[in-house]
Amino acid sequence: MFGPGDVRFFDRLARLYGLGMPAADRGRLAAGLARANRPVERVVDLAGGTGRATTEIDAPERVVLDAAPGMLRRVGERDGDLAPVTGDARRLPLADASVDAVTLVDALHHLPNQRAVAEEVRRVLRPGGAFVVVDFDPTHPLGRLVVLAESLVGFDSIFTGPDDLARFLSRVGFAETTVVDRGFAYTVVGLKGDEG
Ligand SMILES: C[S@@+](CC[C@H](N)C(=O)[O-])C[C@H]1O[C@@H](n2cnc3c(N)ncnc32)[C@H](O)[C@@H]1O
Repeated sequence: MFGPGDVRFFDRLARLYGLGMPAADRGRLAAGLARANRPVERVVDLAGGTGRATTEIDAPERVVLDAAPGMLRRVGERDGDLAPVTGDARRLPLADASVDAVTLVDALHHLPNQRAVAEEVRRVLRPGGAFVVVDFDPTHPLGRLVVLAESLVGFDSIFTGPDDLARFLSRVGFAETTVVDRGFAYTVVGLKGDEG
């Protein structure tokens, strides 16, 4: 129903997600990134939209990657230090083993073919790099409301909750997976092993 070009829709959604939560997102992202098994210099915020969550990340190089150029045009207004990159999460325009961490905030269920996305993330991560996923938890009463509302406009989550996502990341080849945080939103981290 909605594609990556629906700038106004996603912008409103992102603003809604951001309502009173920037500090919470900052904490979740910091806790997730702290699990990386290497220094976190270069972070790619996947499906980062207008950079709402990217700006809460503490790292020297922060890339906002999104399929919608209209969303990315707003990134510079928000934070001049963020680097916007247009690209599809299923075919990342990034070299193998070129990134220390990939974040995906409130967007997992917006992406088609989550297996392809997870495999791509693993490809671009350096050994010990972290895939940090923050999303609404369908097992939490408030999270369930958001997930239900989103499913009504066509975004269905294929994961029943953070444990299911952690198992999925293990199956895709992440060496170590951890549920870092639960609640209205959860944080799940998958680490790329040293063997790639
Ligand atoms: C809910 S919004 C952005 C959320 C953003 N991470 C935040 O927290 O503000 C979901 C984003 O997914 C992007 N998107 C959808 N399909 C995509 C794809 N195949 N590759 C990359 N981005 C995609 C949309 O353009 C949109 O910006």
